[in-house]
Amino acid sequence: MEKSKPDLELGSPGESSLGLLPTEPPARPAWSSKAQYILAQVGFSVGLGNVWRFPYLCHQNGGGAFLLLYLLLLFVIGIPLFFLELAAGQSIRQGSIGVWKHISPRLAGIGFASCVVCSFVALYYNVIIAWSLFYLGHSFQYPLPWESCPDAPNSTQMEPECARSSPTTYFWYREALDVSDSISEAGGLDLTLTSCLLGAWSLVCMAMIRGIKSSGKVLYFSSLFPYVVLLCFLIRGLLLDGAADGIRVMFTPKLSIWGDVQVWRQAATQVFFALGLGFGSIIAYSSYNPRGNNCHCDALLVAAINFLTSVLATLVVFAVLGFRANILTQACVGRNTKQLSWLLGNKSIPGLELPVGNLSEFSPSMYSAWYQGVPAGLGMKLKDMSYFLQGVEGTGLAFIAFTETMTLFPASPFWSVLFFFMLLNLGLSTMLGNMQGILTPLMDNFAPLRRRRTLFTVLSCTLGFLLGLVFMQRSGSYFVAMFDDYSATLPLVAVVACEAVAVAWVYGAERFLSDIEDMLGWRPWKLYSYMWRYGSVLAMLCLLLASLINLCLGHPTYQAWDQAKAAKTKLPYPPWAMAILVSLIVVAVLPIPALYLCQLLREWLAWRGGCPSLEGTLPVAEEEEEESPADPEHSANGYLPVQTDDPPEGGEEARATLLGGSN
Ligand SMILES: O=C(O)[C@@H]1CCCCN1
Ligand code: NA
Repeated sequence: MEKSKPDLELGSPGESSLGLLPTEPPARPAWSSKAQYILAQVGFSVGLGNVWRFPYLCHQNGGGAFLLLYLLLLFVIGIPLFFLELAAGQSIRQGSIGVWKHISPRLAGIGFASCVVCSFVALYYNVIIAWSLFYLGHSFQYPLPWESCPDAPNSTQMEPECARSSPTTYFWYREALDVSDSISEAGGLDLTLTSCLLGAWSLVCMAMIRGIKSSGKVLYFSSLFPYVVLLCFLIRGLLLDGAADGIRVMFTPKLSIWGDVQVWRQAATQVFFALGLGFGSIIAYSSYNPRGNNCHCDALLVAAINFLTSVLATLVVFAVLGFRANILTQACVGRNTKQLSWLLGNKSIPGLELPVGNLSEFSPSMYSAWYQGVPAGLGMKLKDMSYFLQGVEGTGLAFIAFTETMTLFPASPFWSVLFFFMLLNLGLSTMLGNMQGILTPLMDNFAPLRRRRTLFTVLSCTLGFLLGLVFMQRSGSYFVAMFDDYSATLPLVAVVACEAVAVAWVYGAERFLSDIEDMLGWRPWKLYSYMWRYGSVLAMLCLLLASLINLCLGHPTYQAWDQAKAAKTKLPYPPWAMAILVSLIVVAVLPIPALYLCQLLREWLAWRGGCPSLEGTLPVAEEEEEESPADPEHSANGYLPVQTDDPPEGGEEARATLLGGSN
């Protein structure tokens, strides 16, 4: 076997040995400052989910009451598990695969499952970045291309699909995606979008090329810029008519949701998704820390920043949507009064009189007041505000509702550029975390990859781009929705549940606390031990059950765009798509039981190892692919010949304590 060289190209020895124990090899790269590290964690965890999922979940599920529920779950499962991941990465100094393998070789599958989940998310996340690039590229013009409907070909009439929906809706579905009518119609690749995807992966690749040394620098900008934009939008939004109403409607608490299991499930899943628990990225990032770093403080800080960002984004989104609702209501009043004048001009309706005053200046509240005295059955009652605020999330929020509202701002291209540049940065910083969550564990575990870091990074990005082509078909956005709905929900819960059980019960919560005490010099609150052992584990199991039930009971559907009707329709997934959907979940979760059984088999064989007649007939070929040739567990089990020329990068001390009782 080739002797491995230390990775000198990453981090000078002086830097990486900063704060480390002298026994540790000086090879592992390190953050150049604490600020960089915190920005990386914040950049990863704060993402599109904070902007387009959290506000929606809040509004759909009881406003202020959901906020409280989310906070509760953040304290019960979010922070303890976040702290757990941070501490594990920092003390073991390995990516997710290495960490769980250290806790127990039987649990290596948790790390692989993390990598798979992370890859799925990375794949579709970069597609969203590509869409943002596309919109950013189209924002530098006045008027914006989604401000009005184009003419139909060979006619002076408006394009009918656009006339029936709206200019922004049309631009999204037809000009940007050129979406097909269902997931079954692939429709070929879209070249413009594909070049945007290529651009997105090139950005990621360039930022990742030198590992955390280069991505750390990008993150200074990428993690902070979204806050500048969110604040600009907040100020702009609060000055708009209707903003206050939007925010009031949003935060009005409906306490009844506390009784709904599905709301709890959604809140908890959002806690995981927002913090990035179970992705392996938190572990990867913290594995580049000096051992003495106060990771408890970090956990509280990053969780708090993440939560406050979600609240900030909610304020922005609902201020802007409130303004939009106001405009839509006003338009409704205009239409209704026009129709009323026409009605009364043709025949008189007993009991109905036109309101007094200038009809064109009628405000929604004046209209509603007048409507109280109108005989029933006219069907012209105004919808209240929450009707117009409903159901806007995900791409529908960013690329349709928000985009539409920005065209009404003075200097609309400026706001448009700001907004899509923010989306780009939000996504990019999260993507970098995702990539680190995939590359770090693989490189830590497989020595050959570690030796060709740069090549491996470039190849991974290329592979990511090639797989991403699936999303660049005309049916691609349906696949994005599928990945978003299924790949990072149930598997994530399963992974995190296993993590909690692994540390609390397999390794031992008290023992883990003692390791942290060794590391930090003080013992974290005993509360964490209870949380890990009972609170979080119990919550996780309930959650897992709720998610499973939800998955089995519901008939999975997706929102398709019907070109002829120019409207969204709900379609069931065809059987082959169901197969993909199920395999997304299975592939992500499978490594956990598979590698568990593998290791059991291996241990059993090692136990039988005294019997030489079995040698040579053992079915080990299949497993070898998963294990590094220099894997310490092999030698510990007396399995493969001991290879000491390539020490894994973990601290020997951590290895000694963490491996202790696992075999
Ligand atoms: O909320 C988000 O958008 C991200 C997704 C990836 C993990 C961290 N949070
Ligand atoms: Na981000």
